Amino acid sequence: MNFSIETSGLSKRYGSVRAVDGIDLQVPEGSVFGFLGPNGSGKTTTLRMLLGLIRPNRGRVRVNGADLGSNRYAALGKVGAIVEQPALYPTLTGRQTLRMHATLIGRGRDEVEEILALVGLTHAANRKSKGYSLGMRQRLAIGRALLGKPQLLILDEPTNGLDPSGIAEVRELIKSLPERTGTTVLLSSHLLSEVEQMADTCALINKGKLLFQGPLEELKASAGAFLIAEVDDPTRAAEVFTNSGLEPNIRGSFVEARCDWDKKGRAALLAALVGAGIEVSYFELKQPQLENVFLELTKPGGEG
Ligand SMILES: Nc1ncnc2c1ncn2[C@@H]1O[C@H](COP(=O)(O)OP(=O)(O)OP(=O)(O)O)[C@@H](O)[C@H]1O
Repeated sequence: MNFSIETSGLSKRYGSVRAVDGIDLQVPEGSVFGFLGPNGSGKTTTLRMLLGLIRPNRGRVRVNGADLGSNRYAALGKVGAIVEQPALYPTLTGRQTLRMHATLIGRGRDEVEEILALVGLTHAANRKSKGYSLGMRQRLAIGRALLGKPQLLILDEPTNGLDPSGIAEVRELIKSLPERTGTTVLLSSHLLSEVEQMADTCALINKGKLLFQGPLEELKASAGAFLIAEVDDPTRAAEVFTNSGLEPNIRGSFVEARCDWDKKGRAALLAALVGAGIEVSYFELKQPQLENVFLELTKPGGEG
């Protein structure tokens, strides 16, 4: 497998604070990679080191196959990023914004039109960005970062502060990028629920240390999803759960159990409950929250 980003032992201290502490990150080419961690865990510091904005105290970074320390131009030549709040000129139109940046980096007007279409702003290209919704502004900022056709796009909390429709727009755009443009996307977030809607692979960082790296499904499985049913006869329902191989707990009218089954398995359990004459008023697979994942990974005997 080829990696867009590879770090080894990457570390950064601020005084006595180990902001990033020996991170070995591997971001597969062509992935949408979620970099997860609570506030203050070291995400931004890591992203800034990947972009050469701050120097690590220790460790190495390879970006797009080139060593950042010794071959900065090759490493960062095909990288787009938004790590600070994207500053847009409010009085420029979307098209003018992109054209100005294209001129600065030596790209043509055709590419500006391509990007406008890619980020879904062709229809609004002649409107000033101050009249854009937050989601449109973020898409314009992403469009600007995509000028120059980067192989890698790095986004720090790209949906933070957006309203629900803005979040949905930006999410769809990010998800579509590897297939439409071949760009690998690394995005940071403190929300597992957000990352799971965009990313296929992820890393989890806490207090500067990497707790997990790999397929998102694996991370979720390590915390365990919960199947919850509300029923008229919890005792009998619990028997059905047990007979199906689960280990249920009863809480009032709810029966719940850890469960990593796919849709088919869950449908079979529901059918078994109904078949046993049990009235089911609620049936849901509750996905783990980031907090639970942390608890699971940091508990004694866990991976952390
Ligand atoms: N310039 C700095 N000087 C001193 N300490 C810093 C500096 N930048 C970050 N830190 C500290 O390093 C740690 C990691 O911060 P960082 O901003 O990387 O976390 P983060 O995961 O991006 O959090 P957030 O989502 O809140 O930005 C924190 O304890 C923070 O206070």
